[in-house]
Amino acid sequence: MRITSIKLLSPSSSLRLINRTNQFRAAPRLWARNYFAMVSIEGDGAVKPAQAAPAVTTSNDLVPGAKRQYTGNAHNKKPFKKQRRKDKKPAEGSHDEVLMADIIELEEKLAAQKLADEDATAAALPEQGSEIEVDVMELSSTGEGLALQRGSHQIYVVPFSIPGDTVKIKVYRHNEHHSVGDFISVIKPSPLRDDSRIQCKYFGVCSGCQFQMLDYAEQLRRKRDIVVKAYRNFSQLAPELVPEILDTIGSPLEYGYRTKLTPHFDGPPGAQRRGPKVTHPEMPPFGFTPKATRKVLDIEDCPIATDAVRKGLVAERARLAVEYGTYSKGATILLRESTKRVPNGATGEDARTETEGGIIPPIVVEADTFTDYKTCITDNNATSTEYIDDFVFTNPAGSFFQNNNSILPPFTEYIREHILPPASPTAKPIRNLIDAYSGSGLFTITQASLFPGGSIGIDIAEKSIDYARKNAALNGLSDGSSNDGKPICKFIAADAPALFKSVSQYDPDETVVVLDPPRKGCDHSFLTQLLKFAPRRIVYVSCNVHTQARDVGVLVRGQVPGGAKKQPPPVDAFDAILTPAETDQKPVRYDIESIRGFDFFPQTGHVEGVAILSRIDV
Ligand SMILES: C[S@@+](CC[C@H](N)C(=O)[O-])C[C@H]1O[C@@H](n2cnc3c(N)ncnc32)[C@H](O)[C@@H]1O
Repeated sequence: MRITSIKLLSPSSSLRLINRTNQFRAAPRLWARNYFAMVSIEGDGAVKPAQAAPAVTTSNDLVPGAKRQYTGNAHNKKPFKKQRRKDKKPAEGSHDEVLMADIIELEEKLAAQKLADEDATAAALPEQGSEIEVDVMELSSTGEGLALQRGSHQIYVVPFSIPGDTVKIKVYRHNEHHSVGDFISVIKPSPLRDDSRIQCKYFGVCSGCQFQMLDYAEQLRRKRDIVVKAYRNFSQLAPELVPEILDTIGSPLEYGYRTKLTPHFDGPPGAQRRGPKVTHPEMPPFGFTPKATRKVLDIEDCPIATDAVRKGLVAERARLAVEYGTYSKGATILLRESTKRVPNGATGEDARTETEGGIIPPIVVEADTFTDYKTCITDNNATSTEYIDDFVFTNPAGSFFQNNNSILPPFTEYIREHILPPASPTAKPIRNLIDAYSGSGLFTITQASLFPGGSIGIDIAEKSIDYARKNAALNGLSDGSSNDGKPICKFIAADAPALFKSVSQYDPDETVVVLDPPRKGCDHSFLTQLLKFAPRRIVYVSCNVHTQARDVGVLVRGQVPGGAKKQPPPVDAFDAILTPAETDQKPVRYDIESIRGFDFFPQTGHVEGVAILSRIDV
């Protein structure tokens, strides 16, 4: 039995979950969906199964009394439940997990309203492929609309729609807990929608952007909401432990900002791995995977990309139009902007840039003291160069570097302003920086001048670390081998947890750690060692605010869930305090000083999060 409704029996009731072995424990809502039967506890502490509230259905085979039935079509009379896709347990921080959390929140809201709308669950679900009208209620943290068909409580996930829209959709799939529809058209626009803002002819089909119909200030407000929800749904912290989320800082460029695109094309039709070699009979679609199908959408232009990258796309299309017959497999093409900066008045080698870029003339950007020549690289192993204020960064063109150069000056300035704790007459001064997941040294290098004791970066990608060392030298920093008075930056190519073997000389009271892990966040081994090292301050940067919220929750509680063996984490700070720490060390916990988003990806549903944490010294 799985009951998907919650009813509070009295104002003093608390919600708790019970697992299959009847072991009583508190757990977050997402666990409730996947693993537990939900029960409620009356004020006297007696555990009883929750009364199922008929209006809160997400699956009509689960809730007694639910009336929803498959109406079917002439060819298929299977009961509807057999047509639902079973929800798999989504990966932590994945699109599906984030979406599910929002769906559950909306279900709970609808449950609260159900008394006013008793008939709503009786409606039959429409058959797949049918076209229906839905009203969009919310924007999910994945950038999709969450909508309802009038008279039903079934939630539809609809891309390219915003709250207040009534849209026509084609029902694509019914999942266990929600349905998915393809966007067809807007029937009644939301007051927030203005389609004249849309600058891309592929908007509504391409999966790259979700927000082009929204005013930019509204996009930033929505991104703040995403951060708020991330900490509410994934940090597992009591609300009073999370400060008010600050406003999202916008990107100086709202279009024309992406310095990297990777369009692709599929292999020739009929090509088999071990079969005879076949090639494309005509130029294949070359672009991105659209929202609704797996077939590549042919893309001629992408207005969120920089001018140099847009030119690169045109040039690669022209090349492919000639060379498509030579490809027997699909391929992804790199388009990466690279900048050559020539000081004004330079002569000789430095001035010869205008002819570089071969047949494609570079994009020329003139400033007071220099001119930038921007070209597009397509070779993964070539070196790309970009500037952040006066810092210069080189990278293997195919390796990670932030994709929106326009926001990097205000972003790195913000980090500089917040990386040190407020001055204190009693605390030791901060001297050292550890940059975990450093890539080619973005933070190590732009922050090095604040750390007289030295900075150390670590990244698993050896190539990025090679370039980080070169970048340190290019920016006038020392690798520590000579005592030349410059700030010292060292780099290690290794898995992040190995870092802690190399920093024994750093006094944690004098050290700040910057973390900028990949989307999946930090692993348990890293977080355990970080808590053991206990730096005075942590600056956590992430392109996935959901895994960031999860990891920040761990640092605030001072406890990594389950140690080596993964177990559900405690629900709130009080549980954490009551549960003994796993190490003999004095428990270390952090306070969240601030959290805010930066809009690295305008027009999309993505937001970069920056959380500043300070160690609680007791
Ligand atoms: C989001 S990028 C940040 C890079 C850098 N901070 C920047 O802004 O340019 C994440 C980085 O983590 C690195 N990485 C991924 N897994 C890692 C691991 N287990 N240990 C160390 N670095 C890792 C990747 O190579 C990548 O450079």
